[in-house]
Amino acid sequence: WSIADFDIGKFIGEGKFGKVYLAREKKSGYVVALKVIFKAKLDKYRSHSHLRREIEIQHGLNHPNVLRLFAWFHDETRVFLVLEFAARGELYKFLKSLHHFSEKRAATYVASLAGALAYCHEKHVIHRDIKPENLLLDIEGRLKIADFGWAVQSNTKRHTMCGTIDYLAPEMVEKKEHDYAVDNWTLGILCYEFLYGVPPFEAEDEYVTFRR
Ligand SMILES: CC(C)CCNC(=O)Cn1cc(-c2ccc3c(-c4nc5ccccc5[nH]4)n[nH]c3c2)cn1
Repeated sequence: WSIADFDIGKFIGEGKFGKVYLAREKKSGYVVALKVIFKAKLDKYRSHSHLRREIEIQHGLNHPNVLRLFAWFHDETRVFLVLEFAARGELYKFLKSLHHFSEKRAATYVASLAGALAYCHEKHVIHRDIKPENLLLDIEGRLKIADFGWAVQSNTKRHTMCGTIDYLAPEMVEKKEHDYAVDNWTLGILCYEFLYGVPPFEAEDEYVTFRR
């Protein structure tokens, strides 16, 4: 593939390493989310191996509730990721617009997440950074786990501190060994947030959240 195979549409999002655009593959007319990452930025953050790991992880995953990475390619200055387009955008914005979800809707999303996490864990992939901003909704309203920015291929214990404070499992807060169970903790936090509109340990001060 090359960038010449795609018509680039509107800007739809921005991550640490790059911008995401709506795009259409010219021959098939298939609509995708095209993520453009500048190699200079990868050099600056020395993240080439991180990106390679993410690509290997996500390209190996194929589940209805995990956002697909269809392909990737690069030119002299950029790496391009051809990602599944989720037409209804961020679940987070949907949650904020409704303040909280009904029990039925929350249960549907938790069931989808549980299935996706069980699938990832069977393949020894721990996501470690599941939060509403990383959850997208496709045209049918189906939940898709998107960012694998912190995922690791691991069936051993991990020590790296990562993830957003509100969704962090205690063993990660205390920098103890952690394994796939950290994603299950996050599922409980998200279930609470889907039903109440805010995560259970949210506080003005991050230290208070740590204590709670
Ligand atoms: C290195 C690689 C394997 C990691 C793969 N994962 C990512 O790059 C994580 N990522 C996904 C995205 C992303 C962001 C937004 C969208 C969207 C989307 N659809 C929208 C509809 C309305 C408003 C905003 C929307 N964003 N669809 N697919 C996306 C995909 C950005 N980063």
